[in-house]
Amino acid sequence: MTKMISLEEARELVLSRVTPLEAETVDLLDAAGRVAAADLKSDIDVSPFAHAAMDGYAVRRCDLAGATAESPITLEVIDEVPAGGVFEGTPQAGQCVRIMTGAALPGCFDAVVKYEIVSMVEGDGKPGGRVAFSAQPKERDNVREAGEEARAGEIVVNKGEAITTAGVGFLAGCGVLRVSVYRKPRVAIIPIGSELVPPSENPGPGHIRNSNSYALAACAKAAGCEADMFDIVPDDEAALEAAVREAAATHDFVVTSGGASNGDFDFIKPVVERAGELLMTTVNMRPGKAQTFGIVDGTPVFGLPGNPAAAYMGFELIIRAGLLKMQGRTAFEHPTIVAKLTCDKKKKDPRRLFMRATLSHGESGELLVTPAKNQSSGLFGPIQKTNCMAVLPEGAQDAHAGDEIACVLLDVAEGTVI
Ligand SMILES: Nc1nc2c(c(=O)[nH]1)N[C@H]1C(S)=C(S)[C@@H](COP(=O)(O)OP(=O)(O)OC[C@H]3O[C@@H](n4cnc5c(N)ncnc54)[C@H](O)[C@@H]3O)O[C@H]1N2
Ligand code: MOO
Repeated sequence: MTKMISLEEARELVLSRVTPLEAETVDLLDAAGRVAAADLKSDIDVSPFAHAAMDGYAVRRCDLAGATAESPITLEVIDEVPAGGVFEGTPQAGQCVRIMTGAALPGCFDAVVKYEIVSMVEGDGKPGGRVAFSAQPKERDNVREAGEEARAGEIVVNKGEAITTAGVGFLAGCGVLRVSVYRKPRVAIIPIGSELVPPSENPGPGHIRNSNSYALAACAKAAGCEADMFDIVPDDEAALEAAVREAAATHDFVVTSGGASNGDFDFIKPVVERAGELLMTTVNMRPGKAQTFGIVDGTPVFGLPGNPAAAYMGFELIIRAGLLKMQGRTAFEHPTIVAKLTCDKKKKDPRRLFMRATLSHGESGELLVTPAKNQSSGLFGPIQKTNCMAVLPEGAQDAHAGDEIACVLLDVAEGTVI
């Protein structure tokens, strides 16, 4: 139960204990970033009709057979079709229609020739004039076909597909204005510690501001969830148990910070054990060794360590995967790239080390990574000022300038190909 497990095992454990939440229906504009909980179909062909892709002339190719620069063929312009208009006439041989981008291509024509390569022979190219063509266009040249993007009744977004901002436009064209998506998890954030005061207060002697709740609520929101920040709970076992039970009864996922280690006032482990099922206590990572996970009243409860960087890493590398799965997502691995370390790095602690670090390009374009000077797990600042987590694997071996090491990109969506 108290065995130290790997980060991968911890993530798998959390993933094994959560499932996608039920579906809800939202307005299309609120669907970006959500995962479709049902197949979504188009109600019409998109585009509904073949139309011009260029401003120019709708022609019948047979009228222009043999046209060359030396012996162009002249056609009579009999009408003009703007976007939104419909041409209902019947052209005779040797006639064409001036047409605008987006206008429906009358069925009698089979290509569009853009203005730029047409010469005026009589008039200004508008109806009543005559224009010359110096080549025969290809079949369906500059024509966007009906149903090119979707067919009426076709599934355009599959169940399980994440909807992007462009996807919102795609669905609008398909007439899908209400969308079935997986519900957002409601996450309770409980700060534990008798030393904590709300950030609105000036801390007195021995006190500090509760900054973890804000970072963790921001992480929960960035992971697509709703976050509720609970009041500060002092280091009191009964008070913590009451808060955890209340949160578990009213939320989909409970996150606490602090009181996760083995100090005299660290109570999250005994509380989870007594109130439910304790599944994990320690992960082989730094920062973030003391990570508690269990189930209370059917709800996942995750006890993060109090140290800010340790809490943040536990959330981003373990909890976030569970919250994404609850929203129907299937990619959980943060993208990683390899970069050259710019300095030597001593490593005494055998835990896998996540160094707050900055990626940059060297003079010849190679990727370099420079760890922040201060690697204390008690600080948020170095995370704000850097752009990746450079990883030194388990073991006590030092790293040296020039070594190629993996860098985890926490700000890039899981599943991104880089
Ligand atoms: N004897 C040992 N002591 C510690 C060990 C150990 O292995 N043996 N592990 C250290 C490591 S690593 C970590 S991480 C911490 C985890 O401790 P807790 O989860 O019990 O955290 P606390 O003691 O409650 O707090 C640690 C630190 O973080 C500050 N804190 C707590 N909550 C907040 C908050 N909401 N906002 C900002 N800062 C917070 C707290 O004041 C402490 O300074 O244990 C080590 N000790
Ligand atoms: O679990 Mo701790 O983060 O190494 O300070």
